[in-house]
Amino acid sequence: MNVVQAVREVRAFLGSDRRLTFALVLALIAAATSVVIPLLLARMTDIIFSGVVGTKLAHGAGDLGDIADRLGAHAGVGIDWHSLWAVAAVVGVALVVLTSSRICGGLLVNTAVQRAIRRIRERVENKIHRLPVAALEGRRRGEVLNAMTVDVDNFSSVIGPIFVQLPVLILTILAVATMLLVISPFFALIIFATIPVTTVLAIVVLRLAKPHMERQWKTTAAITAHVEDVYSARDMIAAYDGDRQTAAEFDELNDRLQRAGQTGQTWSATLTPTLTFLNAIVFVVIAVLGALRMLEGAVTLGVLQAVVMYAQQLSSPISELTSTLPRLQSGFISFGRVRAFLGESEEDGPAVDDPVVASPGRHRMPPRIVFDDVHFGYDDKLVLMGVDLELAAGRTTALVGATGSGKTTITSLLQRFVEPSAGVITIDGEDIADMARGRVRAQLAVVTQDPWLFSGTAGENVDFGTKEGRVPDSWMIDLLLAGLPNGRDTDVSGDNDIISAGEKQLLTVARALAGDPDILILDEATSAADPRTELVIGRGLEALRHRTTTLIVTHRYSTLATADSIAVLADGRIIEHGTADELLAAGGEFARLYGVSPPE
Ligand SMILES: Nc1ncnc2c1ncn2[C@@H]1O[C@H](COP(=O)(O)OP(=O)(O)OP(=O)(O)O)[C@@H](O)[C@H]1O
Repeated sequence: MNVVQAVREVRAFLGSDRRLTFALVLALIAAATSVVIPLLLARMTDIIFSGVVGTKLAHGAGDLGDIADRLGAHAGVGIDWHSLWAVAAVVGVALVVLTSSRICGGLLVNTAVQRAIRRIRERVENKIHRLPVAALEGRRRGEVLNAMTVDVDNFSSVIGPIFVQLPVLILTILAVATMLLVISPFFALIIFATIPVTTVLAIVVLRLAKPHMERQWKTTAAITAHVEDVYSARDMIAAYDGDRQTAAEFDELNDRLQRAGQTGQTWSATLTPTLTFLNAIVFVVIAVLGALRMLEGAVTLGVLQAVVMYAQQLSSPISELTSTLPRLQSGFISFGRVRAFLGESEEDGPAVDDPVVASPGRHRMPPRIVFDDVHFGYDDKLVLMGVDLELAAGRTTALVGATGSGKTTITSLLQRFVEPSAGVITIDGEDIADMARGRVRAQLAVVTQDPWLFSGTAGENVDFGTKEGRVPDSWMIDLLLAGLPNGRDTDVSGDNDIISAGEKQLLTVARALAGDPDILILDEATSAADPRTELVIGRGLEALRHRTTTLIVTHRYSTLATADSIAVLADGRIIEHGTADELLAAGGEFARLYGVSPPE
C-alpha cells in the first residue's frame, strides 16, 4: 500500500470531521505566517544594517562605500525608524497569529483524534457482537484484545499526522522552496541539491523497515494472545508443571519482537542523523558563499539571513516528514489489521444496537420446536445427517448420544450460532432462518457445561439473565442462590475459580430462570452438581416445566429420567425417541448405553 492510497483509505474509513478541517486551515495559516516571518525579519535587518552603516559611512568611502551602497546603505542616511517600527509591528502580529493558530489547531486535532479513537473502539466493540459466534470459537481472545487496544492506539497515533501535519509539511516545503527561489535562485539550487539524496534515503529506509514493522505488530498480537492464554489457564499450567514450556514460548516471541522492533527502528533511526549531517554541510556552504556574495554586493545581509532561516525551515519539515513516514507506515500496518478485523463477515443480527424484541409477557404459550431433516457439518466434517426431532410444547426432551455425536451442535443450531446446510428448524411452525436472530434468542435461555460468569456478585450475574417484560419466580431463584456461601452477595470472579464448579452451575441455572424463558437449553448443566444440588436445580426447573419447552443434553441417567421423552442421537441422526421405560424395553442404542446398569 503506498502512502497516498493509504491516506485515502484512512480518510474514507474515518469519514470527515469539521474539527480536522479547521485544524488544517489553522495549520496552513501558521505555516504561511512562518514562511512570511523570515522575509519581514530580513527587511528589519536590512533597515538596521543600512541605517547603521549609512550613518557611520563617510561620503566617498571608495570601494567599501560602493559595496555598502549596493547593500542599501547610503552615506549619511540613518535608520528609517518609521519603516522599522512598521515592519516590527507586522512581525508582532505575525507571531501572535502563528502562536494562536498553532495552539488552537493543536487543541482541535487532539479533540478530533480522541473522538476518532472512540469511534473506532465502538466499531471494534460492535463488531465483536456482530461476528458469528462460530467465527469467534476458533480465535484467540488475546488477538481480539490486541485489535481493540494496541492496534487501535497505534493507528490512532497517526490520525493527526495524516490529516493535519502531513499536508502542512508538504505545503510548507513547497512554500519555502518557492520563497527561496524568489529571493535567491543561487542559494535555492544549493539547498535543493540535497533533496534527491533525502528522498532516495527515505524510500530505501522505509522499504527496509516495513517487513520488520509488520512482524513487530503481528508478534505484539501473538504476545498479547499468549499472555491471555497463559493467564486464563494458570492453574492447569501449574498442575502440569508447564511453566518452563510456556516461558520458553514467551521468550521466543519476546526475542522475535525485540529483533523486529530493533531492526525496524535501526533503519528508521539512521534517517534523521544522516539528514542532519547533510544539512550541516549545506549551512557551511551557505555561510562561506553567502559571505563572499555579500561582499560582492550580490545579496543583502537581510536576504542572506532569510536564506539561512528558509534553509532551516526547509530542513526541519523534511526531517519531520522523514521521521513521520516510518510512524505512518507503522500506523498503516495497524490500520490494516483493525480494518481486516472490522471487515470480517457478520451475522445478520442481533447486535447491540438492534431494537429490543417485544416480549409477549405472561400470557404466552410454550413453543413447539421441530428439526426437520437437518444436516450440518464443520468445514468438511459432517456431524448431522438428517436430524428429525420434535421438542413438544411445554415438555422436557432429553438428548443423549455418544461423546462428539453432535448434541451441542444441535443446541448451537437452535440458537442460530450456526446454520443448517440443509433442512429446517421451526419454532411454532416458523422457520428460524426467516426470523431475526434477536427474536430467536430473546425466547431462549441457555446453561452450558462451561458456565460463563463475570466479576461481580452472584446477584448481579443472575440479573444479567433477566429479559424485558418477563417476571420470573423469584422464590425459585432464591432457592438456588441459597446454595451459595453468601447467597446473592457471594463474590464471583470471571477469571478465578473462587466458587466451585457445582456452585457455578447453580448460579447459571438461576440466571437462565431469571429470564423466565420460553425455551430452555440445559447442556450438561448439572454435570458438576452433587445429587442434592441436582435435586435443588431439578426443583427450580420443575416450576418452569409447563411454561417452557426444555431441551436437556446429558449423559446422566438421573437427569434424563426426569425428562418427558428422550431422543438418542447416533451417526448424525435421531435413531430412537420415547420415554426411558419405552427405550429400555425396545432394547436399542439407549438400552445398550444405559440398560445394564445406569451410570451414576
Ligand atoms: N467449532 C467446531 N469446529 C470444528 N469441529 C467442531 C466444532 N465444534 C464441534 N466440532 C466437532 O463436531 C462434533 C460434534 O461436536 P459436539 O460438541 O456437538 O458433540 P457433543 O455430542 O455435544 O459432545 P459431548 O458429549 O462431548 O459434549 C465433534 O466431533 C467435534 O469435534
